[in-house]
Amino acid sequence: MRPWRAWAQTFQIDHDVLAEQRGSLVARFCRLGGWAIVATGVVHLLQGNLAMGLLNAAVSLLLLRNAARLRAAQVPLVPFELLAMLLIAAILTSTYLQGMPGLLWSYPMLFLLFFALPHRKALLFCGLLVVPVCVMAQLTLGTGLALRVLFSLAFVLLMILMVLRLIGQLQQTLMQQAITDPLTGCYNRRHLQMQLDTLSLPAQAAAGPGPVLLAIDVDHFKRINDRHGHGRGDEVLQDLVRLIGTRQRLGDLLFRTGGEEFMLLLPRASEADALQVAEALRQRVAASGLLGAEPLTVSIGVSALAAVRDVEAWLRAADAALYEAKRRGRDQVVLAGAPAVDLAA
Ligand SMILES: Nc1nc2c(ncn2[C@@H]2O[C@H](COP(=O)(O)OP(=O)(O)OP(=O)(O)O)[C@@H](O)[C@H]2O)c(=O)[nH]1
Repeated sequence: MRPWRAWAQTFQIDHDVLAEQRGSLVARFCRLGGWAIVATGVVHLLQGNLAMGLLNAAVSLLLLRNAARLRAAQVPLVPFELLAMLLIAAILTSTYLQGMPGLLWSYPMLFLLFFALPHRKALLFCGLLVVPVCVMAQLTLGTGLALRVLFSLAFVLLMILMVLRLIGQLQQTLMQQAITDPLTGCYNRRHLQMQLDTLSLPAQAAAGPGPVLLAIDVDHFKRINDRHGHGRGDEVLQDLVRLIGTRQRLGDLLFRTGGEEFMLLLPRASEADALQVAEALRQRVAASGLLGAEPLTVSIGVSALAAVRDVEAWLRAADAALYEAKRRGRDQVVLAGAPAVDLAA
């Protein structure tokens, strides 16, 4: 990768990293701004400037009311976009009239924009702030100072983008950790639940065959632990996940749902395809020689969503098929609700 591209990526934001916190962030900004303006209003009143004092009082009331409504998860009186436009207009007017004292507010305003608005909108508002502020700085303060203002605003902007990118990366790392089984690296039960929660049954039915669940359980795993130690047991689980990984098609998802229990979700497979996959997997494990001469086998229950009414029933059916496979003597595949058939034959 070219060096400038790597450098540019340091500031690239892939997704709206603060989306979930935005409501509470805007509420806090409004509360902070509201109380700050109360203070400046009091100063105006003490200086005998009644008009400015009343204006400040009205704005602070508006901001505090906005904050209260946002905290109560209600629609704000004034959307933040409109507030941002008013604030930018105030900064520009103040910069035009007073020069530096007004211009200084554009620095916190940049933070406000990028933390309170989605990224693209923030960039747009940032342009609406920075370009005219620099023009006004040039008019009121001269070219030298205007250039300094431009560079320092650009510097602040880059720092904000770096911080937001870092927050995004931390979020992704945490998310990955939250859905990954640390021993085997496959997904965990929480992620299975998240996947199942997003399933829409009518949409699935309309989209064609699938999904199908394979409930996979290592046979006599306790014996493996007892004979070879817990550490070797862990290695067997890791090897098994690698082995399943070599059979997975793009889009298939593997979850570790218990000690030696896994669920393989085949989103676009027919029942017949899934039975073939399960049987091939069973045979592969049996022939893997992962425990040397000692046999290593798995039992697998197969259940298609189309065959049941809801997701809970689907999970229960896959589990029931797995326990049926165990009951029939292990090292075999059982289709939920089907009579015993010798798939290996
Ligand atoms: N090494 C290792 N063992 C685990 C882990 N989690 C659970 N186990 C062990 O897995 C074993 C599961 O035993 P059982 O539920 O009796 O099942 P099984 O011996 O496989 O017997 P069947 O499932 O009936 O074939 C227990 O001994 C657990 O201690 C783990 O992360 N690592």
